[in-house]
Amino acid sequence: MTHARSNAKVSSSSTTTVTNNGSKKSSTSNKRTYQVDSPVTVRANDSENQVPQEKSPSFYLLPQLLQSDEQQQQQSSSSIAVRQTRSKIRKQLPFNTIDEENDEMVNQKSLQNEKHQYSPTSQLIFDSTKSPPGQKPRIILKIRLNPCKDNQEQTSPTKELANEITEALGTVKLANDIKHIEDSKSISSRIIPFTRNKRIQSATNVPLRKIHGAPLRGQFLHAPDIKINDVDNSNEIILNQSSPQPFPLASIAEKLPTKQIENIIDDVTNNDNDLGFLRRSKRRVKLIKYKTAMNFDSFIEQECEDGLEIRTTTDKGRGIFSTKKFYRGDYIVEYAGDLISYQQAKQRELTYGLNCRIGCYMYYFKHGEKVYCVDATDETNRLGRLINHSRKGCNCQAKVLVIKDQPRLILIASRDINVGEELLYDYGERRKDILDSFPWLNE
Ligand SMILES: C[S@@+](CC[C@H](N)C(=O)[O-])C[C@H]1O[C@@H](n2cnc3c(N)ncnc32)[C@H](O)[C@@H]1O
Repeated sequence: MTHARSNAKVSSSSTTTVTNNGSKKSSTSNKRTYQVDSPVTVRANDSENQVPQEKSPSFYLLPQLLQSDEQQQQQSSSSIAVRQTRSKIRKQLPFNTIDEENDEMVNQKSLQNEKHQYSPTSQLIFDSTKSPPGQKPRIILKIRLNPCKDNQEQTSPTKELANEITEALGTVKLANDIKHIEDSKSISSRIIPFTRNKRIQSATNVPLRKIHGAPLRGQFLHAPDIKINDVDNSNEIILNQSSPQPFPLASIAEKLPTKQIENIIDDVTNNDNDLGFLRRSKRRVKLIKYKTAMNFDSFIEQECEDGLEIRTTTDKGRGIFSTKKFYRGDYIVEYAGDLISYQQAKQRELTYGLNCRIGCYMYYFKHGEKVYCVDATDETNRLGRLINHSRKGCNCQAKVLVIKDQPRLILIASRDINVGEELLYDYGERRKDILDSFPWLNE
C-alpha cells in the first residue's frame, strides 16, 4: 500500500452509520427453533416416510451413494480414490463442509430463532464405513444436534432437515434400523472430532445461492455464533470386535495434527527499489493453509461481509466497525480488488500517483515466487478496502488463502473483537522516512 500520496480522507466528526448493501440482510427468514438433547442413533432401512424419534440425532442413508463391494474395496486400497469420491459427494451436499482433508466431513447447520435465544447446531458427519462381508457398504450422513438452552418452541428438526437434504440431493431415506445403533455409535464416537467449546463462525445472512449446482441455504453455510457444547459421552460405546471397523482414513484422522503450513512471506519491498517515490508498505503476510479452508472459501465466494459497517471517523476517513462479536481466528472480510501482477501494479501506481486525490488501496504481497498486488483503488461496495491501520491496537491480520489457484487476501480476527470496535490491522510499514512522513503509521 502506498503511503507517499495523500489519501482521499473523509473528514467528518459525525458518527454516521452506513450499513453495507442490502444483500447482507436477505436470508434470515428461514429461522426455526429446534431442540435435541440426548444423542440417540437411528439408522438404516428403506422406509422413506418414517421420521426418527423426537430429540434424536439421526442417521440418513444416501442410497444413491451406496457403492458395490468391488467399488468399496477399490476405494479402500486407494486413499486418493476415497478423497475423490468424497469430494464428489461433498459437491452434492446442500451445505458446506470443513475438514475435508481429514476424511471427515463436518457440516454445521445453524438453527436459531429470531431473537437468537437458541443456538442449537447440528453436525453432519459424512461417514463411510467398511462393511462386513456380505453386507452392502454404506455411506451415512449423520446428523447430531446439540442441546439448546431453552425449552420453548421445540419442534422436530429431523424431518425438516431430511426434507431439506432430500430437496437438495433428490433421494434421502430416513434410517430406522435400531439394531445397528451400537455399531453406529462406535463409529461415530471415533470419527466425530468434537472439540470442547469449539466455535464455528456464522454468516447467517448469506443469501441463497447455487454452488456446484446445489442450492446453498444461508443457514447451512456457516453455523451461528455459538459454542458447540461438550458431547455427552455417557452413551459412548467402545468399538468391539464384531463392529464394523471405521473407515481407515477416518481412524487415522484422529491422530493427524492440524495441518497448518506457515510461510512467512518476505517483505516484498526488500528486493524492490525501483519504485522511486512510490513507496509501498512493508507487509509480512502469513500464508496459511487452513484445515478448515473450505469454510473460508465459502466466506470469500459468497462475498461475506457480515457483522461489519462503515462509519466515518474523526481522523481517518471512513473506517469499518463490527456490528457483531468476532472471535480470534474468525474470518472478517476479504481485501477485495483486482489481483494484478507486480508489473501491472507498477504501471497503475504511476497513473494513480499523478492524482493526489487517489488514496492508497494497493496491497502488495508475495505468493510463491511471485509478487502480486490487490488493487482496491476503485470505489466499490466491498468493505475490506476501508479497514484502517493500527500498529499497536490492531485486531485483524491479513492472510493469503489460495482458491482455485488464485491467491486471495483476507483479514481474520487476531483477537476477540467486541461489537462496536473499529477493525484495524497493521499496514506493516516500517521504513523510517515513511513513518516520519506519516506518523499515524507508528500508532
Ligand atoms: C486502505 S485506506 C482505509 C480507508 C480510508 N480511511 C478511507 O476512508 O477510504 C488507507 C488510508 O486510510 C487512512 N488511514 C488508515 N489508517 C489510518 C490511521 N490510523 N490514521 C490516519 N489515517 C489512516 C490513510 O489515509 C490511509 O492511506
